[in-house]
Amino acid sequence: MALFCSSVIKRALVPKLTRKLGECHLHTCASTCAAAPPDNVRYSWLSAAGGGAVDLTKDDASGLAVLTLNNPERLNAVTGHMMLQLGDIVNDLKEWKNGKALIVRGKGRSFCPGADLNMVYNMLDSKQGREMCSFMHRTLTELHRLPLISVAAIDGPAIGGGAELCTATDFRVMTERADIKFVQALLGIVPGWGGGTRLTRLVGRTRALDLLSSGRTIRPEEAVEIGLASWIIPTGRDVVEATTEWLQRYTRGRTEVVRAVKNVVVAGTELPVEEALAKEAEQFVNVWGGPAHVEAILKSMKHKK
Ligand SMILES: CC[C@@H](C(=O)O)C(=O)SCCNC(=O)CCNC(=O)[C@H](O)C(C)(C)COP(=O)(O)OP(=O)(O)OC[C@H]1O[C@@H](n2cnc3c(N)ncnc32)[C@H](O)[C@@H]1OP(=O)(O)O
Repeated sequence: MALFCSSVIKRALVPKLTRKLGECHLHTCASTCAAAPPDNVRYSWLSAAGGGAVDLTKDDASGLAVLTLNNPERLNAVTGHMMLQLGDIVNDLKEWKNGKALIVRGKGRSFCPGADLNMVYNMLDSKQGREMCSFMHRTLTELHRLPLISVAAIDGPAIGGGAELCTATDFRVMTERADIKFVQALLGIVPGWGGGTRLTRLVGRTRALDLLSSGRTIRPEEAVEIGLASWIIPTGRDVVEATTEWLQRYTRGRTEVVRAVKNVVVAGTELPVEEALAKEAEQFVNVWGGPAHVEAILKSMKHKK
């Protein structure tokens, strides 16, 4: 169904936007909300927008966690309650020392169609817009920085905030029925969850401008071609199982090595060069002479003359 024909837009957003035209300051928050709030700010008003859940399973033996957006009646739209849960889960994953990898997925036929528009309808003032934006910036930035190799397994639409969420993982894999759409400009806003910045770094300035300004649909083939997605999951495969198998090329090694590699890449993309180099050296020292290193060196003994 075309975006602007969707029942949810007709029912909720259009009347509200018409009524509040000129009052909505969500789009002006970009410069101020970039500063993350202190760690302990949870914006408890978000919990009033209930419904849905974010589920997490962690397997210590394999080091794989699976995060599931679980609000299938609304195609996994993210309620305020789910935002708070997501924040808690990211904090939990930060402390998970046995972790190597994370799959982010949606339950059922959708990845995520963004924020719950019923909630958006009730929070069109600039203070709430800024706080929600700020909370989600921090949560998704921290998700992006986790020392885990993360992948969004997209099986259905990833729209608006859902498109932003899938840029917060290291990789994206898509089924044939998946698509990604940055519809924010069509809704009179810009990305509010950090996805504009991440998309620009992923696909470059010209492509990001094209995708963000037009709000057009990105099909899996194009997503792979422009480097937004890494793989198209063959039709008929179980999505989590196929994604888990795909991830193994990155997670075969020991936990501390997998995590160190991710830390080096996060530093390399986010820190000034001198700090990134220092961080890389720190990670190197942490794994040098460790079990994985010793084992690999012993295996290469035949090269020693
Ligand atoms: C600040 C956050 C902001 C951002 O940064 O981008 C946002 O995320 S705003 C949200 C942007 N998202 C959208 O505009 C997507 C809206 N949804 C759709 O366009 C369509 O639902 C769809 C995703 C293309 C799927 O269409 P279709 O397959 O035809 O299903 P339905 O439209 O019938 O949806 C089924 C069911 O789900 C409800 N739904 C869908 N999306 C949302 C949503 N974002 N919030 C709340 N509810 C949503 C929809 O209303 C239907 O419910 P029922 O009518 O009760 O069955």
